[in-house]
Amino acid sequence: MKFYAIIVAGGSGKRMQSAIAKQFLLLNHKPVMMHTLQAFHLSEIQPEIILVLNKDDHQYWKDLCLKYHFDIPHTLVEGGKERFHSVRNGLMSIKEDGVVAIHDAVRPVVSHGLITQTFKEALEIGNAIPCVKPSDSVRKLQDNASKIINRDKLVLIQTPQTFDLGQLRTAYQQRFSKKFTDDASVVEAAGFPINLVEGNRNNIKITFPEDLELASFLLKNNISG
Ligand SMILES: Nc1ccn([C@@H]2O[C@H](COP(=O)(O)OP(=O)(O)OP(=O)(O)O)[C@@H](O)[C@H]2O)c(=O)n1
Ligand SMILES: C[C@](O)(CO)[C@H](O)COP(=O)(O)O
Repeated sequence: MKFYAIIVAGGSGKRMQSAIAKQFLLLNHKPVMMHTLQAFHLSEIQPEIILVLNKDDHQYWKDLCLKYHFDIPHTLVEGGKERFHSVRNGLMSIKEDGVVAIHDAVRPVVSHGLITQTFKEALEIGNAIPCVKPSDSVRKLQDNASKIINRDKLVLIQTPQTFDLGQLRTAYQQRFSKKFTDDASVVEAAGFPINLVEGNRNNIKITFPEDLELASFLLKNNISG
């Protein structure tokens, strides 16, 4: 059985409002996404890694790899307009069957345990999508007012989202829709049932500046998500 990880790093990080895209920002002395690739490389599964990056950033990344003596093997693939297109480009670079994890480059604190668990479940059931329960109350905005929502019926979705390759290939033949905010939504729209597994609250997605401080603390203290 072949195992792959597609790490998507083709975004521009608008919400971070930094001069360089957040996946390149320094986190405990090395770029954010080096931590992410390292988590997959050091996991029990040791998947073949495909890194999806905007074409314009390929040389910059290669220079960073030299500067930081980063030698984890990976294949570079060109990013796309939306996350959907970046994942599809990564997927098209895989020619064999097997199991593939799709992971945000900006979730560098992901644990080896969660990576391994999603591969094992996807191998058995077809896919594995990590989630956590919301701990805050949730309201839906309606016109100029808002309404409480029953949070017991909600979960927050993370990556790695891990799939049988045949299932993911079928799903990614669909045309892009704005509703596709992650890979589970693409696979679900193609008619496959979604298998939720327990994620980890520390598996944060670096989105805003304060997330970088939290990620730094977690990594320094060997607390992974
Ligand atoms: N066209 C895109 C858009 C996003 N991503 C990746 O998808 C992951 C999750 O996206 P997000 O956190 O939204 O990143 P950005 O799109 O860069 O951030 P923002 O929405 O703030 O602009 C990130 O690793 C990002 O690099 C990608 O590969 N290709
Ligand atoms: C894939 C994802 O991280 C799952 O929570 C999320 O949907 C990405 O959303 P973004 O708006 O691209 O950050």
